[in-house]
Amino acid sequence: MKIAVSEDMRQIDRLAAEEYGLPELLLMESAGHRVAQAMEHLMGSVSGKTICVLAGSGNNGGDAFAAARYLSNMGAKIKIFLTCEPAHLKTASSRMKKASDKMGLEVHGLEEDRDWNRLHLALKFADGILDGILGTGFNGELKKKVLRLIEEVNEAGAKVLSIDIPSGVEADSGKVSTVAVMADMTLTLGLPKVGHLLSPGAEMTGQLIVDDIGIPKNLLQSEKIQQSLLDEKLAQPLLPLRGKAVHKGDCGRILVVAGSLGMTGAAALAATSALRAGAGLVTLAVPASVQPILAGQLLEVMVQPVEESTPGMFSGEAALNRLLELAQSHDAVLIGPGMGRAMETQDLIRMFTARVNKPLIMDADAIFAFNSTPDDLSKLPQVPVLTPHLGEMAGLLGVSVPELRESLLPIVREAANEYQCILVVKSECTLVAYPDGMAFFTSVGNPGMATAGSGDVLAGTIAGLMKQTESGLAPLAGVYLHGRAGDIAYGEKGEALLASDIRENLAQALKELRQKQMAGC
Ligand SMILES: NC(=O)C1=CN([C@@H]2O[C@H](COP(=O)(O)OP(=O)(O)OC[C@H]3O[C@@H](n4cnc5c(N)ncnc54)[C@H](O)[C@@H]3O)[C@@H](O)[C@H]2O)[C@@H](O)CC1
Ligand SMILES: [K+]
Repeated sequence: MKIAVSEDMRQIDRLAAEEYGLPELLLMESAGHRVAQAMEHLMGSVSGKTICVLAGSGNNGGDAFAAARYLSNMGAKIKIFLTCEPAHLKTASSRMKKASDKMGLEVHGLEEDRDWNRLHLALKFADGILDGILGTGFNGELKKKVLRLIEEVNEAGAKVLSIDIPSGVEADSGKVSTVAVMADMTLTLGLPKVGHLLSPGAEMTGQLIVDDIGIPKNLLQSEKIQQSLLDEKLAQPLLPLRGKAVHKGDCGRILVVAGSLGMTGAAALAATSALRAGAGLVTLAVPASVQPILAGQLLEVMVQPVEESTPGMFSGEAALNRLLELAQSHDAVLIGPGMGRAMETQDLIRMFTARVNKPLIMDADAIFAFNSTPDDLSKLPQVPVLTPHLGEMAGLLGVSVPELRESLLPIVREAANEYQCILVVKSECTLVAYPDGMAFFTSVGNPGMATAGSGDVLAGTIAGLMKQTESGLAPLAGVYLHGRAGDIAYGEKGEALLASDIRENLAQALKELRQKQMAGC
């Protein structure tokens, strides 16, 4: 399923009218009908119940007027509050208001103290609240009146259904400048919006229901919409089925360059996750002095010692030459987990990545190596996959985490294009962005995955898939499998899950995906 930004929705609206003869009034009517049905679903039954309908000046308010008409027909008692002068309503919304006026539905303004007192009482005794204050047309700082209205809604105890997006949440970013409606349910029109997936918008959304409201599917699936949901349906075809005569070389020989004294766990997790993701053979290259620690605990991984000029860390020219030589006999390379940030190690990472001509995944300390020179990423001989968390991404770009969060999608998209890399940005909703502008938001994962080593498992998972599918698709397949494995682990262990629980459930996640592939669903 595609995910929209507000500009996508404006284009859909325009094309629905121009190419399909579906003017906004018609879609608004359909939206109103579906919203009323969703309200019935949320409240059990609306008959005899009092519903406060809050309408803004834009088309979101028009949807609310249309829904009010349906809800009234269904037997609900309706009280409408409008944030603007009726004369300032947009054309379609004004027509919806006229129909509701003709039905005799109560409409109040929010101008004077007595209006606010009336609202306060109405909200207090309401069984349900319908939020049609602001939709995808909102941005910037909330105007005072709307801010006060949203605060009143959040203080009332009734169930809240938001139309399209909780009012106060920016559709393109999930940003909330001051306050936003805390919805129990959001019925979104046409497509989910980026703001439903990213925090804090994601927390305001409640249960998300997507309704196409009759918008033609060609418009909803248009290639011009550059964001998609990375769900099971999208993930399934990414991993071709294995033939019976497959041998381990076909499944990928993966080199993992990771670890240093005191950080051997990251190396072990990354290497074993690559195997769990189905790689045929994994070599873990580590500084020579830590090799015995890892070789003793990893049965299936070949642990290769690399010469070190400083004990316990990747350093020196001999190490560089050894790593380049090892890379020759492998299909893909993962570099970074647990390598540390010592100057010599960072120099080595930059020299190695500039010379290794294999599909490359860069994680953790390997990303840090490019912090002051991100432009150099575009000069690498490959299109590398980078797997930063928000802090690492902000560090790479020289911005703060709040600045990055505020415009996550455009910033990450631009960086993927400018630095010619595939960015897998880990957050509450992992984002994968490609140099051509395509972006994917994962549909799986949970708060328990915010645990040490989870990132090492993801980097290893993607590495393990590099030969099993096209290397450009491995980040998508890896993010999906990692999230799904995390969800299985969460089901068993809850929030106390460990990174190794995610790794162990990769097998189950992969098995599920394969079974569904074979069943052809
Ligand atoms: N295909 C579509 O995209 C459809 C969209 N529809 C509805 O149309 C909505 C979008 O309509 P609009 O573009 O009219 O936008 P909105 O309904 O979100 O309202 C925009 C209005 O809100 C006010 N506003 C903007 N920023 C504000 C701020 N910071 N503080 C206070 N007020 C502010 C302005 O007066 C502006 O005119 C969607 O969310 C959806 O509910 C539906 O009617 C059906 C089809
Ligand atoms: K809304």
